[in-house]
Amino acid sequence: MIEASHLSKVYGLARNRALPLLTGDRRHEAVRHAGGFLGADDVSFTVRRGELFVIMGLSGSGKSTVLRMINRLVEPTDGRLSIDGQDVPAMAAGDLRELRNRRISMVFQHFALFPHRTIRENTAYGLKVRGVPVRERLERADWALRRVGLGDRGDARPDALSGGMKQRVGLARALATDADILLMDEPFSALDPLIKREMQELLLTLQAEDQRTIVFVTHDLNEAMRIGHRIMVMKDGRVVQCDTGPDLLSAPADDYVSDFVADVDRSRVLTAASVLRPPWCTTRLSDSPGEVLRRLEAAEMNGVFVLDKLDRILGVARDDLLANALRNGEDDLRNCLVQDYDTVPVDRPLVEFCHLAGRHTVPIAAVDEHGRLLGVVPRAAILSSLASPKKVTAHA
Ligand SMILES: Nc1ncnc2c1ncn2[C@@H]1O[C@H](COP(=O)(O)OP(=O)(O)OP(=O)(O)O)[C@@H](O)[C@H]1O
Repeated sequence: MIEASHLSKVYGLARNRALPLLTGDRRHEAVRHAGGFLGADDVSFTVRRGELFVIMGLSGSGKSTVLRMINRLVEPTDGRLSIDGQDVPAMAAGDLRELRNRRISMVFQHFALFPHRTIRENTAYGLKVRGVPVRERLERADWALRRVGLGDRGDARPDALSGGMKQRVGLARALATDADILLMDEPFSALDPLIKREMQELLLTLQAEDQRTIVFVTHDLNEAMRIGHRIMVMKDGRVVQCDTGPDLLSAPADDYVSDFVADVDRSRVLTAASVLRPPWCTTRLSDSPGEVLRRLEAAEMNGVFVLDKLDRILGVARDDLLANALRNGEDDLRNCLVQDYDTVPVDRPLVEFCHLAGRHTVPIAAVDEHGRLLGVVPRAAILSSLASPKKVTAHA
């Protein structure tokens, strides 16, 4: 949906002076020497529709610059940017206004609420700017306030709200519009940890309901890991890596990312999917006994996954009992399933099920939302994934 390729931003120099400086390897120095600053350097990424895409990095790494180039609050010096195929840098003033007013809403860390207006009026403000009639905009404001848990505070004035509540109003203001893209610049960084957590949960719930496309800037890695479908890590204006949280943990692109993620609680970020292995021997109730026995002979196992016709996992059968059971038919097969066998949804964090690993000799099965077997999670895979990977350079 949003596609950026080779975006660069030079602050402090006219475009025609800046462009020739962007070609060489020493462009940061060249730009600085000419009196400018390279805030974003050759940045490429794609944000999918309905994705919660996080831009993460330390202060000054270029996160806000990149975010603001999406709606041209910061004009790119070089590169291409399109939204649904529309060339954003080439947009004329009218189209750009339309894009900013209708399709994109922004939420900031600090945003001003009008002190003399009610929370409802503040929430409706974006719609007023868009020319929505008064009754409709107040109705939409009430709807948005209910969604962020402030349904009963519409008549209050901003000074009656806590910091967390004000940030909810910021979110409500963005929701009240039907913008399908939200650009969020460190919206929760000024909040206390508990309130911050609540707001992250709220954002995830709203996102799951509305499927808006969200680009979210943060310098907080744990926040990025908690909410981001994918995370783009930036350093000195450049993209260092763009991946899912679990992929950043298990395959950091360089030592910078590896140091960055070293303190993350891996058991909360990695899921069953991160450590999945192909299932070993499976059988269906309908399989011929001879065929299954041949498969069993070919491999050494403690058990066999028994699936129904739709690939849903019925359980694990002990292989010594399985041979007879297969000959005797379905009822016998069901009787030889190991009782209390554990399965977990494939997106479940390790922290929530690693205690099960010690319970059976058979690995835990990971299943999709229909109970179909996707793979197995062996004990050894859980343990090795929880250890931090070695430095990238140490592998070389
Ligand atoms: N208008 C400007 N003029 C000159 N330099 C700027 C301007 N805006 C940003 N910069 C510089 O560009 C670099 C990237 O800034 P940016 O605000 O994008 O970083 P950031 O990662 O969002 O940082 P923070 O988390 O501190 O907001 C910084 O070094 C900053 O000082």
